[in-house]
Amino acid sequence: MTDQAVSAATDPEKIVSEVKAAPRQLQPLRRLFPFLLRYPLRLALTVLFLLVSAISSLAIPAVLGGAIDEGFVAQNLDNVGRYGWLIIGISVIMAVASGARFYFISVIGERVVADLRQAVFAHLLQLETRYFDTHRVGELTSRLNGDVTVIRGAVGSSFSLALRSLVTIIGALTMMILTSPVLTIAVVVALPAILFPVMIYARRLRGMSRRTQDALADLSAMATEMLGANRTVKSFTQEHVQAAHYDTSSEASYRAEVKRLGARAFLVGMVIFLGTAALVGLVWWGARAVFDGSVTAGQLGQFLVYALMASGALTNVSEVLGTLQTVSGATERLTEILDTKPEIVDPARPVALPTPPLGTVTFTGVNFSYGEAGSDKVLTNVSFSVGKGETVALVGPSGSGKSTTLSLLQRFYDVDAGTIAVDGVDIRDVKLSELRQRFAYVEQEPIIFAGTIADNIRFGKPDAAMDEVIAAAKAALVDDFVTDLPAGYDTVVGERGVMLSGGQKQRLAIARAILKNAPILLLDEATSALDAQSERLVQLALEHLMEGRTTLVIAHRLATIRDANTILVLDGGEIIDHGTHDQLVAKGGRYADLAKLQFRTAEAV
Ligand SMILES: Nc1ncnc2c1ncn2[C@@H]1O[C@H](COP(=O)(O)OP(=O)(O)OP(=O)(O)O)[C@@H](O)[C@H]1O
Repeated sequence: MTDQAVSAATDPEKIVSEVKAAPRQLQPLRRLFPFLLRYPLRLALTVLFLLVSAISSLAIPAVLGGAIDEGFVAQNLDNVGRYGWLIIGISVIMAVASGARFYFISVIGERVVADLRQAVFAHLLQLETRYFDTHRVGELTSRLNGDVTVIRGAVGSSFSLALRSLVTIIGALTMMILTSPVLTIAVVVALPAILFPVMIYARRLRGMSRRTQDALADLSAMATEMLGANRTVKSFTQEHVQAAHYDTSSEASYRAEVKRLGARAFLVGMVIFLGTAALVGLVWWGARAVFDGSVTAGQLGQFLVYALMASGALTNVSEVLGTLQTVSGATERLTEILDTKPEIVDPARPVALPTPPLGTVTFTGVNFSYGEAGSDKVLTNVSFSVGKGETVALVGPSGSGKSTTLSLLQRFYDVDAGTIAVDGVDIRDVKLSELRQRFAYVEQEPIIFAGTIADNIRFGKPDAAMDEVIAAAKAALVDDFVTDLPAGYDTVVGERGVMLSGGQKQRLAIARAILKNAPILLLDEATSALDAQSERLVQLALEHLMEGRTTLVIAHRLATIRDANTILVLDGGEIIDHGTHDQLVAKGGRYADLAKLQFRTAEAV
């Protein structure tokens, strides 16, 4: 027992407050009920089989009592045989009911876990970008896996065990009262002595399990991050350092778990000891009662079996309470996700965007900051408009707000002041899905999903026919390298497309955008230099993609900038200048400096 546990068990004030707090600690479990209640028939069958198995097991000691009095004590072998057959009959019912109970509760457990996992995943995808800015993805996946698995174990077995034990305790106590009220009183007096410490201790365990789950989630987040960044880790020769960090966290998690296990072992041991001690007292009392003739030997035997059943069930309850504390912690963490309301949602009365699309974009007096409105402004009074089919390039130093502008247009965040309109409609008045259908977004570092090349191209239009996929691939100059691959479009690319080169990945992302066929193209040009041949292919693919589309591009390539209708020069979140490349260069202002710096190499080529 740890020092804290000793003080918890001996500090009366603490005991009172913890006992008061105990019921609240299991409250998160209530959130699982709606998931359970979705399956009333299976639930009813589970309860039915549970009752049948519990009642049949409770019947056995009564029959045993009869066998002792009318068979053994009366020395009547026929009666022993008769009671024996009766017990066999009851155990057949008990066996069938127990099997069926196990089956139904396990199936419900699996069902609830699947539903919960799906609900959490779907909800996570609904949450806005800001949520992911402040939560580690590894931690979220740990919740989705670890916490859900903890709950699976509980719903599948602990709930069943808890219910069965409760029914057994109630049934055994009833039978004990019917058998001998005097002996029952002795047991009932001893009962709080067992229950009280259990309740106090169970609360302690809950806090511990939340801590171990948190430690595990941290560990999982760390592994996800480092394995994902394995090239960076290798390149900076940080394998040993990162492995050592992981070891430290892993050891911390191990220690937290050992501490919890110790506390739990103590709880189980405590209940077993208290239960056995109570039983010994009971046998002593019982022997006196038999000697003075107030109960028969059969009744005492029967009573003892019931008392054993009750104490066994009580032990189970203590174990289950420990488990339920863990489950409660896990449920709490998952419901925290489910309770997080997305801030960016569809408007109550959405306005339809015009069809066919116009493809225009207007920013009017947009202010934005990532923190509280007004703090650390990232964009200040940004106004510009892009006409149908025009190309507008955003240029400016790092951190000037270029990516933020594209994020705001897709409503990943809401503006603090001003308006953004697409086709003349304020984007806050449009259904999110309808708004985002209007954009094809090519990121600076395109994400390639685990799956086939065809699946990757189809990402925005999963029902696209193969010839559409191939047409998009041809336009994006993907077709050439794909046909050289052994499985062609069915070639599986790794989690991050590790098999593909940088240029190939970019062209694959361009094919995806071509297939989506949205009227407005949002392009974050890659800054990383590609070799001349690759660069030319990407440029050609982009030209195909930009054909007939309104384009907003964060430009790093001279070719893109030269061809842009307008260049917006951003600095510190403000548009400090705009015009064509030639106009801006002629002006000789900030853009001219920037262009000189940025395109020195390109122009030299
Ligand atoms: N998710 C975020 N949370 C908080 N601050 C952010 C976030 N994303 C960007 N910022 C900050 O907002 C400012 C503008 O960033 P933004 O990414 O828009 O600049 P950028 O012009 O696209 O830069 P780069 O060319 O380097 O990509 C920067 O100061 C950056 O630190």
